[in-house]
Amino acid sequence: MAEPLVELRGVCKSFGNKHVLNDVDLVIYPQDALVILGPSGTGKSTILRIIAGLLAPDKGEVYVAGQRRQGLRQDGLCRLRMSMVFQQSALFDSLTVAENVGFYLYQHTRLPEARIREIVSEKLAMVGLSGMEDLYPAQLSGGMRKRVSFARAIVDNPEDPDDDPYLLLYDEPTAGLDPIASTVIEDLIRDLREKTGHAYVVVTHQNSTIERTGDRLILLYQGRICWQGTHAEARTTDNPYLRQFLSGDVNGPIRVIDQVGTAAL
Ligand SMILES: Nc1ncnc2c1ncn2[C@@H]1O[C@H](COP(=O)(O)OP(=O)(O)OP(=O)(O)O)[C@@H](O)[C@H]1O
Repeated sequence: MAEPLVELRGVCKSFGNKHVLNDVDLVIYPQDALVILGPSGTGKSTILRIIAGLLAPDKGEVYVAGQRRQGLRQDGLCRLRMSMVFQQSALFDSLTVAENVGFYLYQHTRLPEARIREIVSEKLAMVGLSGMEDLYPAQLSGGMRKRVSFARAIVDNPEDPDDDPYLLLYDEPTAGLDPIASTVIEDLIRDLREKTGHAYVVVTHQNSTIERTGDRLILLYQGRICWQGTHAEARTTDNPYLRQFLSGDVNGPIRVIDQVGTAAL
């Protein structure tokens, strides 16, 4: 089997006295299309941030391209490129679409302006936003802003001799989008993988996104992995957590949170 891109071993994370992740083991392989699903507040984004190296675990180990990561991510020290697409797109409002997408190249390379514009236009074309270079984020719909953030995530320096594999991390990529805009984004996640061959991890609790973007599924509940498998296995499993989560039933082992935030009995 191929060397894992990322491996978490026995990862635990708490915020204050709240235990968010409990002894999580997780492996991400090259070309994985992995979806981490689970109810709100169960630690999905926290896992993604630990994979990205934006948060360090309290306990446990993180291996990236076979090397143990100490502390947080340090760019340039690792053979695996990773980009995170944040839930709120995280664009700079005062910069144009082109400046947002090309931000990394403007900051970290000596490529001439014209070359950066060319790369940016190529990435915008890949996400279906040709001709939007000079608009500002406020002039775009939520779905378009999402696509700009995808274009930014896949920007790389073509003159860098390193041809490392890379991993895209999507945090709730379809949150707040209508069903049609969600489909466009889900198709795009697949399509970008076809074009670039990268692996990805999607964190979501939306059924269509689980269905359309995941080859491998992991169910997280209260900071633990309760189930993992394929769609075919999900359809026939008798795991009570997964069955309840996918059916949306209020009865089952997943505790339902009521409107004032306390667990219903
Ligand atoms: N920086 C932080 N400081 C304190 N608490 C945090 C922090 N980040 C996350 N938490 C808490 O950790 C728990 C898990 O959060 P996380 O965002 O990982 O869940 P999630 O499964 O991604 O939820 P959602 O689907 O609603 O985005 C939540 O109770 C959250 O309030």
